[in-house]
Amino acid sequence: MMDWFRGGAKADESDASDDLLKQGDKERDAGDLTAALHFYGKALAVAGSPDKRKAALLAQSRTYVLNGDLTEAEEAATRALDLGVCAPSLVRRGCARRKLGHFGAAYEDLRRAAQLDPQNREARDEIRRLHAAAQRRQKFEAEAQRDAEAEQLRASLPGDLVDAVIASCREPFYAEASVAPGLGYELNAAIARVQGSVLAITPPRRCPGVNLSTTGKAVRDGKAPFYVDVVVRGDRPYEAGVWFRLVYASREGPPRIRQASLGRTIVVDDDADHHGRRAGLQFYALLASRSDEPFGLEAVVEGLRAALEDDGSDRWRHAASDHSRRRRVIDAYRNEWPAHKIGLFGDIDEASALATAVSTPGPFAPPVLLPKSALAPRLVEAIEAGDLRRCVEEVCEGVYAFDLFSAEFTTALLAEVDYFYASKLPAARPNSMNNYGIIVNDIGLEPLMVALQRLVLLPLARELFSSSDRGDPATGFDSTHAFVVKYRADEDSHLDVHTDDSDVTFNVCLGRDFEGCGLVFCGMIGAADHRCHKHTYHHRVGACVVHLGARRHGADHITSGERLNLVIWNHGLAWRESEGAMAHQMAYEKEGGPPDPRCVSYTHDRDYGSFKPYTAGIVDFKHRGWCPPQGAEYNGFRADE
Ligand SMILES: O=C(O)CCC(=O)C(=O)O
Ligand SMILES: [Fe+2]
Repeated sequence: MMDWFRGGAKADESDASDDLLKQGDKERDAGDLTAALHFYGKALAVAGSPDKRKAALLAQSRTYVLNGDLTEAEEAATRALDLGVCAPSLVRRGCARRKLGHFGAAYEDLRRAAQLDPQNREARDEIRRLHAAAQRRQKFEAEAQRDAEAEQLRASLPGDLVDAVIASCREPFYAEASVAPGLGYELNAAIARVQGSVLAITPPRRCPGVNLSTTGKAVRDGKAPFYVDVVVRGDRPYEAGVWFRLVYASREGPPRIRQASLGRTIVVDDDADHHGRRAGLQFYALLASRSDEPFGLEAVVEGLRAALEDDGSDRWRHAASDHSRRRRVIDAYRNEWPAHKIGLFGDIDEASALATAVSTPGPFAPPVLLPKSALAPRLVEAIEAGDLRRCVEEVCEGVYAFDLFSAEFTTALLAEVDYFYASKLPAARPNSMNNYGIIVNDIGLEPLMVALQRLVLLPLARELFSSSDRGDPATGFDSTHAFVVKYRADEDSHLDVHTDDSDVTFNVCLGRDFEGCGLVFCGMIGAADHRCHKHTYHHRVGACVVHLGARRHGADHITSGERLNLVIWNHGLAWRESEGAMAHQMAYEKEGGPPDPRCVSYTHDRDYGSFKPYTAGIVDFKHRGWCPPQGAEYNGFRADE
């Protein structure tokens, strides 16, 4: 039988190399790789044309891989490529490079192979193996890094304290714990002592929920440990403060520490989940090096301050680079674009805004950041009546809508966004599928979003997404990521269906006139019906739709006009780190039947082409999908050819 990689040799006259190749194949199939290589070498020596030489080289390359001689395998494939670039040669070299651990170079080869020959199954299989290997390596490296940091810690701390630190870094952030008697009193006393040195610090409060070790579920619990929120100021770019949350079950700690403000700092573990941002062992090591009682509240607050003060290291600058970029943009925007200082935002004093947002006692005492006049009258009424549910309408199972902002505030917010666009300052894009959106932290609106989350979004989410059998997705929110999305026929015209890296998503329409661009809702990630259509929601200016991030959704093509929405992602670590939240990501149920074409995704799905055409702008995504994972396909599933 002809091997797939001999295709090019067909046109040639047969010569002595053909027989030698066949003999080599026979030896290879019989398991004698040395003999196979011997015959392939001879075939190469007598091959009468470039194609025949290539066939011999590819046979060599493949056999070298089987033999574990990976450098030789790569070299043989490179020589084959020198005779002419083709998909099989790229696949052989990509395979050798993957096994050598050169993942970037392997990916380049395999991607080119798939582009040259989209039918090449081996290229696709290799890409899948490459992804899996890269993930394994990342995990292994992260473990090795943590072990090294733990060793470092052992040099300066007694063993039992090191074990406690490691546990506090690895256990769920809001893990249940027995709380020391009198802890609230002790924390209050420590808070009084550090008050003057920070922008804001809250009294100790019970964590809104805990992550139960018995069931792995996040649940609301009145007996939870205490948390303290603190906004710490540092050197530029941290002069407006960074918000941290400290969770204590005993006076001397170690506490669990989380950076609630977006962006990296030296405090955050380099491998931490982007929306988790927990302190890493290296920060606990810093604490241990500074004090004899390193984990008490005062020492931790001092340590946070020290971490945000420029220590002159490259590592500090590297960790701060994200904030520096944002700081430069906000400063330029505020100072060079006074026109944006319209009523609502002109009065916000940045130096105190985040502190105000974090520490104003709720619920529903709208601080200066979020005056009553910003909210829709029906929402205000519902808040005042203590019955939030009454202003919310159920759009379909698990999706709700309500009026969030007043008409004036919606107009002001849109004007703010327009001013920012007019400034032409660079904005970080909210995600890779979005070329025209802006992250609203970049225009200085983080404090407003924090206030909104505390005063409106969390209480509402708690009403709507009460306990499921997996736990409670709205146990508590402790960080937000908000951005504006923008659609126009000549810019981003739609958003492919996806799930959000958000626990609960609020999405409010700011304007303008538009047609089309409905928001398509499908099932929950991992469920048998995750690609079944549930509802298409039509946005209305000022109205907000709310859903779990784990629900598949996407925006239809816009047919005319322009649509701008403010999307607010809300994160709560109790839920995020619970087994309940992760369960659906690990095990997909088998799909009950073929998907609805409205719910297929060209960026995620392996069978998009069976339901919709890969048009010019999206054809590059073909064969890159992973969904549904193997084993979860409906009967009759066919991956794209
Ligand atoms: O355009 C919309 O309404 C949806 C936006 C969205 O889902 C997202 O940005 O994650
Ligand atoms: Fe989304």
